[in-house]
Parts: sequence; C-alpha cells; structure tokens
Amino acid sequence: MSTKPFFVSSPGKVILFGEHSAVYSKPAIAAALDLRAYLLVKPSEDPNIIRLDFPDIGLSHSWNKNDIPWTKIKEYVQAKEGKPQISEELIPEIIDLLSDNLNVPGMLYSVRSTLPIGAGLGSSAAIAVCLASAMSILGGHVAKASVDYDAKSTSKNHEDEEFIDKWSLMGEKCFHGNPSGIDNAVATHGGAVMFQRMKNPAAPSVRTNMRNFPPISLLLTNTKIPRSTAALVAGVSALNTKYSKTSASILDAMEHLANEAYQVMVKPFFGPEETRTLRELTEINHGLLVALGVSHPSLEKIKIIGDSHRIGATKLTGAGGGGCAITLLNENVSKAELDNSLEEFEANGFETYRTSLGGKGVGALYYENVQEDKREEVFSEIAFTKFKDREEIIQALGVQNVSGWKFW
Ligand SMILES: Nc1ncnc2c1ncn2[C@@H]1O[C@H](COP(=O)(O)OP(=O)(O)O)[C@@H](O)[C@H]1O
Ligand SMILES: C[C@@](O)(CCOP(=O)(O)O)CC(=O)O
Ligand SMILES: [Mg+2]
Repeated sequence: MSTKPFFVSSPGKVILFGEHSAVYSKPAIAAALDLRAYLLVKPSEDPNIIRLDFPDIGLSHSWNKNDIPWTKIKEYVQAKEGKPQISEELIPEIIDLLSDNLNVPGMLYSVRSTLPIGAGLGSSAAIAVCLASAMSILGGHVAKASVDYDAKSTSKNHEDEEFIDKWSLMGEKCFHGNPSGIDNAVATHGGAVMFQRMKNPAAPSVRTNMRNFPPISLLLTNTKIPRSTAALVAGVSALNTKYSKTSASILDAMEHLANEAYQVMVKPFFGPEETRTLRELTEINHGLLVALGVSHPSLEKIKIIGDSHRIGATKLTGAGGGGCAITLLNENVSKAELDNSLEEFEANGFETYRTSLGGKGVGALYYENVQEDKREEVFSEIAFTKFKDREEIIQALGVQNVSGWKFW
C-alpha cells in the first residue's frame, strides 16, 4: 500500500465496428485513443477524510471515514488470497470496493480528462479504469507497474491488468447498467482488440489482440451534442423487446460485418482493396445503427458533409445520439476536398480531432519515479485541478511527454 501521491491514467477508445451489438454478445472491434483520463491520488490533510474532486464535471464530495459502517460492509466482502473477488451483482462489489479503504488513511481522488465527456469515446471507462487501478494499488492487489512507455508489450503483467479490467467493468456498470465491457477492456489493455462478451454472464469475455492493426487514416468529428450512454443502451433494449425478430436480424448483420472487417484487418497485406472493403463495411454499420435508432440529425449532418465532399466513409461511434462520428478517409482524398469538409464541420459548430489509434493502456506515475526537485509541482493538487485545457494537461502529465510513467 502506498501513501505517497501517485497518478494513474487510461485511454479512451474508438469503436470501429460493433457498438450496441457488443452488448448482445456480438463481436466488436475497437482501438485505444491518444486522449486519456488522469487520476491523482494523494493523502488527505485530515486522515479521516475521503474526498472526490472531479472538476471536469463540477463534482466535489467528501466523506468522514468514521461515518461509514465498515464493519457491517465487511460482512459482505468476499476475498481470495487477500484480493477482493468480482461477482455478477453490482451492489456488493461497490461495497467491497469501498471497504478497500478500511486500511488506508483518508485520500483525495482528483480526476481530469483530455477526453470529451459523453461523446462516444469511452470517457466513462477511462475514469472507471483509473479508479479501479488506483484502488488496486492502494489495496496492494497488483504489483508495481514497471514497464516503460517504449518497452515491448511482451513483458506485460497480464494478471494485474485482468484484475483492473474486471473491476473497472463494475465502474462501467455504475455508469450505464449493462456495458459490454469493450470500453474498459481497451482502456485497460490499450492497443486494438476484437472483443466478444459471452452470453453466459459468468463466463469471461473473449479478447483477441490485433497486433498488426492496419494504419487506418481516421478523422474524428464531435457533434458536441451531449447524450448519455445509459439512455441509448436502454433505447436499444426497448426496441429489442418490441421488435425482437427485426432487431435480432439487425444485430446478426452487425455480427457478420464485424467478422468480415476482422478478416480484412488481420490480413498480412493491407492495401487499397482492403481499405475499400473497410469503408464499405463502415457505411453498412452506420446504416444498421440508424436502424437501431441511435443516430442523431447532427451525426447525419457530419455524414452528409463528408459524403458530399467524398472524403471517405462515415459512421457514428460509441453509443450515438450525438457525440462523435468517425470517417475512414479515402486514400486519394485531395487536400482541397478535406479542407472544404473541415471548414463546413467548423461552421456547424463541430470539432474535429486528428488522432492516432492503438496506444498504451492503463499506466501509473509513482512519486519516486519523478525527479526529486519536480515532485512538488507534478503532484500538486492545485496545479492539477487548474489546468485550463487538454493541451495543458498533456504537456504537464501526458504519458508520451513525461518520463517516469510505468505500465503493467
Ligand atoms: N473527466 C471526468 N470527470 C468526472 N466524471 C467523468 C469524466 N469523464 C467521464 N465521466 C463520467 O462518465 C459519464 C459519461 O459517460 P458515458 O455516458 O458513458 O459517455 P462516454 O463514455 O462516451 O464519454 C459522465 O456523465 C461522468 O459520470
Ligand atoms: C453502446 C456501447 O457499445 C458503447 C458505448 O460507448 P460510449 O460510452 O458511448 O463511449 C455500449 C457498450 O458496449 O457497453
Ligand atoms: Mg461510456
């Protein structure tokens, strides 16, 4: 257990194929984004106080440890070899997770994110993974992260990542009830995956790493229309109940197209024919998501602008209903066509990101891995909560900029 301050960080994701159908045990393909959440954990000045400080969403809350009925809670906690065990039900897990704090002094948990919130890029999962990894560090349930940013992933400690992945799913359950688990899997492990939740909820999901993820040229456009994943997932569930056969056919079609996309993406040679197939599948996937009722006029607008300038294939990504769309760019798209689209996106109030996919998963920045004369500044709560924008956070803490970040 560490009582020195530390940071953890985990990435958002882009779902290329299979959002929503992933909830119904269909395969889906997603990759880590270079936008991330950061969580600072620091001992409280008053050791009896547990404090959450989430300035991005204007939330600050404190508990006095002595007001929490720890002894009663502990009766519900199941542990194996000292590690809290995950079960299917949510409530006991939350209690279990909280009870990990029994043996630690009061802590401050402060979160900042470079991810747009509620935009389909998995900001909720990035937060859930940060919290799960911080609790795992505090509870002594994982080994110290020790793999450098540039090191090859072969030396990864899979057991610890699996533990964090499983517990972060509990966090995603708090956010939207019935998550597939794909977002927290990518936020934990990074890279790119083909993911499939099993029909039996007790069975672990299947995750196939896609090591040779093809170099897809991708544009990410945010409508900035806020929406909640929980409401959209519930909407699809209602459609499934009302039109079960029709909806089952749509979900089956999504399964086939994710499988076809996977076959194309793992080919040793990824040329123009393969990128064209991916664009065609992207178009079909968007159409199926529209049929499930999760698009939005602003997402259709992005699609119309992209299509009219012929820049590539556009689909919504994540839960939809607003949030982001992705465009798989044509290889021969002209600069003029692209600039015209970008101008129109901006004129409509949309924000465009150029991103790279397949980056690092969860990582930690420990006190002792920061140069002694810089520690006070790096772990300053005041500085952390006051960063003005994404660029300031990335400059001061970015896993790719700041030496000392370690991965499992
Ligand atoms: N930076 C943040 N600080 C605090 N909470 C956050 C932050 N980012 C995301 N969240 C939580 O995640 C929720 C959004 O999750 P969700 O609706 O699944 O959208 P998405 O995961 O696509 O961004 C927010 O309402 C909030 O509860
Ligand atoms: C709609 C869904 O497939 C993805 C949701 O992603 P996001 O919260 O919109 O980033 C739900 C899930 O897989 O848990
Ligand atoms: Mg989410």
